[in-house]
Amino acid sequence: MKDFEAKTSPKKKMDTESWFIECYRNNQGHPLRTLMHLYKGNYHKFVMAVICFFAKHACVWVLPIITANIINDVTAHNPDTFRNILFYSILEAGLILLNIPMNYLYTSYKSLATRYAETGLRKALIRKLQQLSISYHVETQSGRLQSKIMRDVEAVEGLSTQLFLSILNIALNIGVALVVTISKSRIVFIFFLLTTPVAAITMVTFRNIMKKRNTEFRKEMEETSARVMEMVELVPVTRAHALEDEEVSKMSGQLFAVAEKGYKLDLIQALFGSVGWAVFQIFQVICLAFTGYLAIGGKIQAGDITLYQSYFATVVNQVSSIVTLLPTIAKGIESVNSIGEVLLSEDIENNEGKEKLEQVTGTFDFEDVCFHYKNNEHNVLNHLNLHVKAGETIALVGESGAGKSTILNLVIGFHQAESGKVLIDGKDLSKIDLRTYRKHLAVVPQTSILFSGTIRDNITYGCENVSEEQLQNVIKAANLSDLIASLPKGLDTMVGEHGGKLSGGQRQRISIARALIRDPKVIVLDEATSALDSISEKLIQQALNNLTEGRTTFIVAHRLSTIRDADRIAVIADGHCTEYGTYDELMALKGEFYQLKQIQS
Ligand SMILES: Nc1ncnc2c1ncn2[C@@H]1O[C@H](COP(=O)(O)OP(=O)(O)OP(=O)(O)O)[C@@H](O)[C@H]1O
Repeated sequence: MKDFEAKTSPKKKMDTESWFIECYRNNQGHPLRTLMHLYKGNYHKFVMAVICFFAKHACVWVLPIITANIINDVTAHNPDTFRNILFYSILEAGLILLNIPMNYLYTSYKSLATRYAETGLRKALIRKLQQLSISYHVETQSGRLQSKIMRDVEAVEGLSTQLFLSILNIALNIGVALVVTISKSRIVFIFFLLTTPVAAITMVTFRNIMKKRNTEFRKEMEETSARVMEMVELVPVTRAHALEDEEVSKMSGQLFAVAEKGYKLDLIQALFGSVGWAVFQIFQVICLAFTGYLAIGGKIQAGDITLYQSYFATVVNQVSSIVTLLPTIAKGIESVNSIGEVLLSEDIENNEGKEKLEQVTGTFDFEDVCFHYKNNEHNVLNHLNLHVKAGETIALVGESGAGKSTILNLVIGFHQAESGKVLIDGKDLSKIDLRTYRKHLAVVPQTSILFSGTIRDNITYGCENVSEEQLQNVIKAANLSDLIASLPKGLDTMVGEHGGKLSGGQRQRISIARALIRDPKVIVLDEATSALDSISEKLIQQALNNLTEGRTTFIVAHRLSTIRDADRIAVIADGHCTEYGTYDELMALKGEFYQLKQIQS
């Protein structure tokens, strides 16, 4: 791994990610220039790849010349024919054997250069995704980002290979054929120039018609596969409603539609495939007739007929390949731009040069805070004022959409106040390096986010050097001891994708353990709304009590028991705090909280 990085590194002063972002910034709007820049420091690998390509391909270019020379020698009764045949055979055999190491070296140089750019781009994208603001992630579909990292980068790699190597390969093939031809016969060269474009365009036209039909067929197949997936997922519903026959007849219609498209595709391929082949062969025959005629007239030697036949086929095939490559090139250019959209996005969390927090006590002040989301003019928070003492648990209550989660996001630093200030220990959160502040913060989200791995991995996520004793204490405090003891592999049990092998309550307790192990000063807790049975609720409540003890805790509370235990309750309505006090104080007030409580009861 290190070895690969060393071989492929651009050896720039900055790190790979910044280097790629610079490439994009300096060449904004010029995809091809950007592409060239991405390979800076690796050009010599492409040069070496070209040299190796030349050497590996030499046997193919030389064979027609050798064949022509041998025929010429035989027909001219040259006394040295035997010696020449021996020499040519050894030469060609040597060139053929040279193909093996040269192909290896060619692939190695090409791959080192292109794979480096591919990996570097992916790494730059991944780092950028980690820097982009939470609003950016909320607004951008994760599928689109994934596609940029995987498919767009692959398309860029495809573009590089096509531009640097396939085009070069084609140019070399055509170049060698034309140079040899012009050096031997001008008239054949002119014949090539006149006939090649016609032959290539005719072949490509037929190929494109077939490709269009192929795409239509592929789309129909994709549609069928999506419908089959949907049908399989729906089986329980279908069975429950006795709709099996309807489903079978619906699917059978789709299957026959695919069969019909497939049949038409076969016919079109049979027709246009043979027409394309015939056009190519007819041009070959024309070339044969033309060069044969020249040979009769003594303008070229008889053996050269085979040479021109072979080169003519090469030139026509290579010219038509250029046209075939165009869509891949267009797709690659589009992907260079698509990656740029992410790499150049300015919507990032900026922590550079800001004050680093070493210690956190946990006092919070919201001073006249206003906030609205980018895509929504309406102020979600409207002159919010709130004071939270260190170590206090504050429950945020209010109607759905009142802005409770938004307050939590401001505490985490995901969003910044538009006007007013959010202060931590008297310091403005917008002037603090949030990465240092978050080392003292733990978040337990409403839906516990677990990743596929063991329970141990999920609890110790991001924490190094956790002792077994610490881990056991946390497990106990999070009420996980019984669960872990009941599992054959204990802490090393795999939780499945997104923790799918565990219940909602168990996932939440693992989230609490993950928060506990960080020993944070501030806790942000968006309580799960899902109905839990009373045993689960009790287990979680105990775990929460252990978690919040002695730490400043913001809870969006849904359970009555949590509200009861909180030090203070803040009622949020119209974007600000309308009531604030202990449970008993607010109940006695008989205001909004009292009303909410009555509705819930
Ligand atoms: N990313 C977003 N973009 C635009 N508007 C948003 C966004 N997130 C939330 N809102 C809006 O902001 C308002 C407050 O939302 P918030 O999630 O803070 O409410 P809440 O009190 O936590 O609600 P709930 O109890 O239902 O979770 C709502 O009107 C919501 O539609």
